[in-house]
Amino acid sequence: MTLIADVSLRRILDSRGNGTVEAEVTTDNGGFGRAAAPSGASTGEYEAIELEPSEAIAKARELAVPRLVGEVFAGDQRGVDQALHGADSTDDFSKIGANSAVAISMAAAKAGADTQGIPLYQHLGGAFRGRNFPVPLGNVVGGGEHAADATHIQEFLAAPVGAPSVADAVFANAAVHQEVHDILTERGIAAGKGDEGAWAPSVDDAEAFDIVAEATERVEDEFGFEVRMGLDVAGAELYDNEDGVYSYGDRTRDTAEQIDYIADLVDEYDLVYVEDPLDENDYEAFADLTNQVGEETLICGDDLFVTNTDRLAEGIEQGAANSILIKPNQIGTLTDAFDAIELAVENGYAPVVSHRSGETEDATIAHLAVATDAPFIKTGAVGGERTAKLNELIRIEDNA
Ligand SMILES: C=C(OP(=O)(O)O)C(=O)O
Ligand SMILES: [Mg+2]
Repeated sequence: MTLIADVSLRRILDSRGNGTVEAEVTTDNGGFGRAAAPSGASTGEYEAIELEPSEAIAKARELAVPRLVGEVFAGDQRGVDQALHGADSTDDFSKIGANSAVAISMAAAKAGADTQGIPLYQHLGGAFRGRNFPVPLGNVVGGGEHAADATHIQEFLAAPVGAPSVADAVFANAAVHQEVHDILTERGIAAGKGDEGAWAPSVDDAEAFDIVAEATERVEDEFGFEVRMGLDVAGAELYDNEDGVYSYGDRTRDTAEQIDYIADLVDEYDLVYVEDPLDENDYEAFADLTNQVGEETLICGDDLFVTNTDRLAEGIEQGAANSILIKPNQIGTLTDAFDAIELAVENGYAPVVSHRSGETEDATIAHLAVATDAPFIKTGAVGGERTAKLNELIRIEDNA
């Protein structure tokens, strides 16, 4: 049986050098799963609460572990996640920490899969899962909260929508990342990397568009399939609540100007994906933009929806977007993430499964994306904690 026999928790390192929570779940028949919580830097105001890792671990040991061990089956994901909610008793995991919750939730799923001797995507997706693989969105240039003195827009993404396979797409994104470096070198611009491994040059956003457009064109020619461009604007980080404007260094844009600016960018650069173009509280402005360009591109809510079905339902009601970013740690459990995906798909919203800027080698999101037939996954282009997910996708494609 998959009855949970033990849950152990420890503090491990994440990619930014901060501590995070790792969970290990074992079952009474020897099943084992290990998972770790990621962590955001440009976090949404309405995300579930991440506690300091040692505190999250202490609270989860006290409140959650007794409700799981000998009580719940690891193969019963809703049962596991209900026990976590019951142990926490708040609506934002502020008692045991969303970091403990998500690590336990994902580790239990892996233990459930292990017990059955099947891969995680198969356990989560079941026999009737779709047959598609997600297109990886690769962050190749970035700034915002992820790098100082770089672009105002947080992420310039390569989107190899024409790739015949996941493996081709992954290598195309890595090639765009390399081409960006070559172009920067040709232009005499030095650049380090931001939190997600994207180049973080000290250039204005207009030059970043120019560089990424050229890099994607070169890779399109080399690989022979379509490579488009996407963005994570992280609009809430640019928005000044007091003045009601979006701040790009010396230049500001009011909401109407921001909508026009993004609509123009969609046309000019043929953007396939635009995440958080506007502030996380402005459903109305999101709806205006989606009305204008929603036929041509995905308008995705990250900080807007925070993987939360209540916020997504409000967005659906208002026509605020046509896509939702899915980050399990924003909501605390895999069940909540699945429910958000289900609601999204029922309403024609594309679910895009995503990493966080602070990551570990945990590759659960690769399985989640395949299990749920998500059309896109956002998980960087290079760097060990990013390639952990990308290489897992390649392995899944090989074996599925
Ligand atoms: C991945 C992102 O960054 P963070 O994890 O810092 O929220 C994002 O904003 O989509
Ligand atoms: Mg985002």
